[in-house]
Amino acid sequence: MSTPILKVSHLHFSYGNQKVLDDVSLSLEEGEFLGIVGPNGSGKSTLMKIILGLMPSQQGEIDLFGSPIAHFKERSRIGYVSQKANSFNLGFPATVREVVASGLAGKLGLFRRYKKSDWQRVDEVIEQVELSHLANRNIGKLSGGQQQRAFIARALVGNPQLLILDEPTVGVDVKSTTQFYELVRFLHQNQGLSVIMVTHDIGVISSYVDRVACLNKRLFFHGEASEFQRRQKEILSAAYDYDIQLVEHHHH
Ligand SMILES: Nc1ncnc2c1ncn2[C@@H]1O[C@H](COP(=O)(O)OP(=O)(O)OP(=O)(O)O)[C@@H](O)[C@H]1O
Repeated sequence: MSTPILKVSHLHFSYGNQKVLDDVSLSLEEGEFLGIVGPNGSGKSTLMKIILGLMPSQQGEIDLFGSPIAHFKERSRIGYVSQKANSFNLGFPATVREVVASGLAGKLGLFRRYKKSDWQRVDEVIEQVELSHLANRNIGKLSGGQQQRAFIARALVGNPQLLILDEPTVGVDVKSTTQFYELVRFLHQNQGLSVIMVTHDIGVISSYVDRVACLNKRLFFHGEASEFQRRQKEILSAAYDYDIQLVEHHHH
């Protein structure tokens, strides 16, 4: 088997004395679509932030594209749409085109100017997410679903190999959510993009992803989507009851 794109081994993380990640190990193969589910506050965003290098890991190992995270410098190989993207400051006076172009800033460096080919790439991804007709509109004047597609375009503009989506469909209606999943599936299947998507849509997730990880501080499941679907009830009740057990322990 080839080197996984991401390998997390025995990761632990605490905020102060609150343990949020407990001995988490998982991997992502090239071209794989992984869905991460788990209750509120189960450490999903924390795990994503550590993988993205936005927060230092405390204990355990992370390899990205075969390099230890401390030595990994090619940030542009990873595209990220954060949970906060949909609470983006809607008063911010930027058009869809400008927001998408900002996704190239890291790759180009602060003082390099955009070339014609950069703007061509910007327009190409805008077309891919079907927002060409709104390219010059202020981002604040788009629907939630359209904004999500603009943020995915911003994440894609630098041609990443790995796309990380943290609850991309929160506050977006069912029709737009389905459209969003279809877009991610298209990128995954037709462009070979590796994807990690954190989501609360447990019901639909297993029909889109290859593998599922179920997290509540520790991993309760990491395996094929079909197996997750088959054992869903058992896995989820174990993961979602974990907090209750913890509370009871504290009580004694
Ligand atoms: N910066 C922080 N400082 C202290 N505690 C934090 C911080 N960020 C998150 N937490 C806490 O750590 C726990 C895990 O949070 P995290 O955001 O990783 O969970 P999550 O699974 O993404 O939750 P949700 O599904 O609600 O978004 C929560 O109890 C949260 O309150």
